[in-house]
Amino acid sequence: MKITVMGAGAWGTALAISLAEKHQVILWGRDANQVHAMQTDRENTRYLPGIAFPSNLSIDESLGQATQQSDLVLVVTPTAGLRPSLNALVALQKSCPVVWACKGLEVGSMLPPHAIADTILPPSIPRGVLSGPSFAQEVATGLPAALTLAAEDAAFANHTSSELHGRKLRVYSSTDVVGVEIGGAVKNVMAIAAGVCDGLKLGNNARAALITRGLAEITRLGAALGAKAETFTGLSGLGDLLLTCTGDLSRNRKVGLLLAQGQTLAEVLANLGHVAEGVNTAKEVLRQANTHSVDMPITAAVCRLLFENVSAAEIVAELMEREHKQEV
Ligand SMILES: NC(=O)C1=CN([C@@H]2O[C@H](COP(=O)(O)OP(=O)(O)OC[C@H]3O[C@@H](n4cnc5c(N)ncnc54)[C@H](O)[C@@H]3O)[C@@H](O)[C@H]2O)C=CC1
Ligand SMILES: O=C(CO)COP(=O)(O)O
Repeated sequence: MKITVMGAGAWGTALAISLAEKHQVILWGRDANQVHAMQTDRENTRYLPGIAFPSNLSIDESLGQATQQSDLVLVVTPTAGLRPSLNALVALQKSCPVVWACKGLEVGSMLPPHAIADTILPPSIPRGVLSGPSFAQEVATGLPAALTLAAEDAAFANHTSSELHGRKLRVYSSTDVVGVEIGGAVKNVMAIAAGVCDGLKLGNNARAALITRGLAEITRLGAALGAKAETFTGLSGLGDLLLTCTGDLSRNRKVGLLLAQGQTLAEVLANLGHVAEGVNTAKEVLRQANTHSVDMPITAAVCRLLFENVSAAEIVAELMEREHKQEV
């Protein structure tokens, strides 16, 4: 298969390296200087330093050239880059299948990725989402990982997941696009909360409670949006939630840790060097929750911490003082 990866950040580069084991892969980046540096250095020194590119991975700054005769385009930008990326593909009159790997809701529209794609791509273009527990650094160095590829068209999901499936990266298929996207988007908000919990040294019990109640929030929102409940105990749900809430490679968890240590959001973001999707997505998740009358107290607390100047200690106190209730 010839695969074009759009987006040369940590995850686009890691997927390109991993998939090049089995496929011809072209990595496209929007920054010409970065593309030239990657062509010379044969590594992505900005986003994934120290990991050499395999020989059948090429890098291109021209999207037209990078997508010529592609069998599949993977869009691996932050959620904010999905709309412009899809518009660029449509402008080039590309008709090959498109799969995105962004984990968030669009700022302003509250839309999950598939709904953005549906406003842009012609209906004839097969499409899907790739998500699951997968730190870029680990995938790029060939450590084992498992992902889910979801598409409404089950045949497309089965075929594409089996093509991407490899010895190191297992790719399962699903038809629950909404569930897979909501799991991937909201776990980032929960990871900020888990970072706060650990930054304040609240202990293992508190973090386990947070993850469990976070999963309940994610599942409630997903159900209201039409997802299947069982998707949230799968790779793109509990799997990614556990990874991101507990793994120190998570950028979202790091945001929470640093806020709990007293840094301002502006300071944290200025030094992060990567996107932390939970920061942009938190408000949109809360708006979706309010639209569908879904109770999401942890998400609401994260929004107050990020945007209302309420301290980490105060939001924890607020959560602990909520009224007594039944678990389910
Ligand atoms: N890093 C990871 O371990 C994983 C990240 N993801 C998701 O993948 C997405 C991308 O994340 P990362 O690569 O880690 O981010 P990153 O911060 O490492 O890099 C972002 C890249 O996207 C590019 N970009 C931003 N807007 C763009 C646009 N409009 N057009 C083209 N390129 C654009 C930037 O130039 C940069 O190269 C996010 O939604 C993230 O949640 C998913 C799984 C794992
Ligand atoms: O989505 C991820 C792992 O599956 C990466 O999480 P962070 O964006 O928090 O680093």
